[in-house]
Amino acid sequence: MVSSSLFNPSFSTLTPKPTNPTTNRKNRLAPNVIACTSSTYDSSSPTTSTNSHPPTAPPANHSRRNAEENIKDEARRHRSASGSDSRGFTARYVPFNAGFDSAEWYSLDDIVYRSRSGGLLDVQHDMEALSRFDGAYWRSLFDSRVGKTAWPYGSGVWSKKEWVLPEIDPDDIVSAFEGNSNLFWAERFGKQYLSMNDLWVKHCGISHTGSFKDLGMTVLVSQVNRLRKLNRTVVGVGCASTGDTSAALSAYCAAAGIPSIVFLPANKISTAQLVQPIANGALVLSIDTDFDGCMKLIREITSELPIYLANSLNSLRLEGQKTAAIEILQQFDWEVPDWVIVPGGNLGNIYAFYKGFKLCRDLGLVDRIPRLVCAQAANANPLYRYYKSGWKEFKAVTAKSTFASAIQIGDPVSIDRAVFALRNSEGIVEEASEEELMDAMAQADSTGMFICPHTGVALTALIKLRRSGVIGPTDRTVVVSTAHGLKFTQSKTDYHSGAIPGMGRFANPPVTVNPDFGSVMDVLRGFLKSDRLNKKSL
Ligand SMILES: Cc1ncc(COP(=O)(O)O)c(C=O)c1O
Ligand SMILES: N[C@@H](CCOP(=O)(O)O)C(=O)O
Repeated sequence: MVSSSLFNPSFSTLTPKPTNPTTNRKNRLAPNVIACTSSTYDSSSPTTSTNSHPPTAPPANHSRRNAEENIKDEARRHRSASGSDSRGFTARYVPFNAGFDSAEWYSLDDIVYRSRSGGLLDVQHDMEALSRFDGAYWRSLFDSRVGKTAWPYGSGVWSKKEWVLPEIDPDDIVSAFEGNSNLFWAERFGKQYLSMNDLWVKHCGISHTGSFKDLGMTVLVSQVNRLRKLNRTVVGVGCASTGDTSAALSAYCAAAGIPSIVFLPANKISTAQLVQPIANGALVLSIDTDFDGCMKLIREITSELPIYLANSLNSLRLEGQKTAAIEILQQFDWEVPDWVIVPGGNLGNIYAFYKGFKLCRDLGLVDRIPRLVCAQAANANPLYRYYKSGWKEFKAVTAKSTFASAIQIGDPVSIDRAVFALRNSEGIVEEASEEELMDAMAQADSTGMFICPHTGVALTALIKLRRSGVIGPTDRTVVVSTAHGLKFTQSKTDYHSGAIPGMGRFANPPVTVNPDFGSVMDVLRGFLKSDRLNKKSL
């Protein structure tokens, strides 16, 4: 038997709130007594008390699960032993910018993507219930779940289940244990190119399907799984995509045995991205239009057929994506970075980051939020133009072709969410030309990364803001890397081989050499005399 203390929540040992948030890295307080006994397992059935106990260490030796039991069975057994479900925490759809108590609201089991007035929706949590627990409690609970395989908390998303979909039965969750992506200290890139010493890259693309979309898709597909078990008519799940949403949707649907349908703009996504839904068995429609055209079509189709919409217009997705922000704070031991830079396209993610940071501040895990920067490709820059107009006039654009193909979007569905996030975080919008984003990608790769062009867009924003002095040399800055570089090898190959006219400042083409000793020696002698060898180490 597994020791019950590992599984049973110890809500009875809560301290009264509030405690001091320990979040300003320049002025960090000594960690105060952790207010609860960490439990990896279900944290539901809270009962508040004013007793304060020091944390107890988890038992050193756990007995193994018995052979017939899988991790879901194990989690179920412990839930039934502790009698716990998700009592107390709840969430609902409300019109964007309305509170939990809004007169217009919908259950998360409703199939609804727009408010009555046609505006965006948002998932709102019952903050009163969540704030019965103080920041120290939540920090401790989330920290206790990292690096484990307990279902479903082994996922970086579901380790924050109470803040995501509190009421879903863990048995309905479809998860690849996504999240928990590495936060890379970009030491050499920071020093060499930016004179920065505290630059970090959050590698959200080092993930199950190679992009941050997994974080949102686990939530959306889990909810669809639940709806289908409730006998709701959902015959499949559909999305329009520039490549990453479709990859994530098809993988999670395939894992759950749910049909998926993806609308892709013909010849506008990378081969690696195209093959993902094909391999995962989705119905792939290659449509002779751009992403905005596909988006329009999928909205029409999903209002006509019982196909569930998986784009970020569906606010469920953002509940998963916001956990990347919480994870960044957690990885910094709940210290708040100064800046977070996110590449933007359909603009759900910038709002998801804002939401995650704000929730941490509102619930007392930290005492402030970082300044957000949204970075766009100059060829697809409606947000940038809007920002530059002083938020006066939004005009959709026809997005031009860009190497950052996943953000080739001219009419972003989450424009209002993005503006809200930026206005409330002293945010900035920057843009990157094709040459700038490709050069930034090559520079980053030359320091040991292997990033996607969209991360090149975000790095360009950083380079510009450093140059203008807006971001200082010691500012703790996080660049969000949104997809894996291996999905974009064609553009890297073209850059390095000189196939892109007018580009290649940092190209490193392979040297073709005859297969004999003399020829190889000639090349190496030249190399040994070159500047490349005299580059300083760190
Ligand atoms: C790799 C990549 N980066 C950035 C983005 C932008 O995210 P969002 O559409 O949420 O702004 C997307 C998708 O749009 C993407 O696929
Ligand atoms: N880059 C996205 C575009 C669609 O964004 P979504 O977040 O609204 O699904 C993609 O990969 O398809």
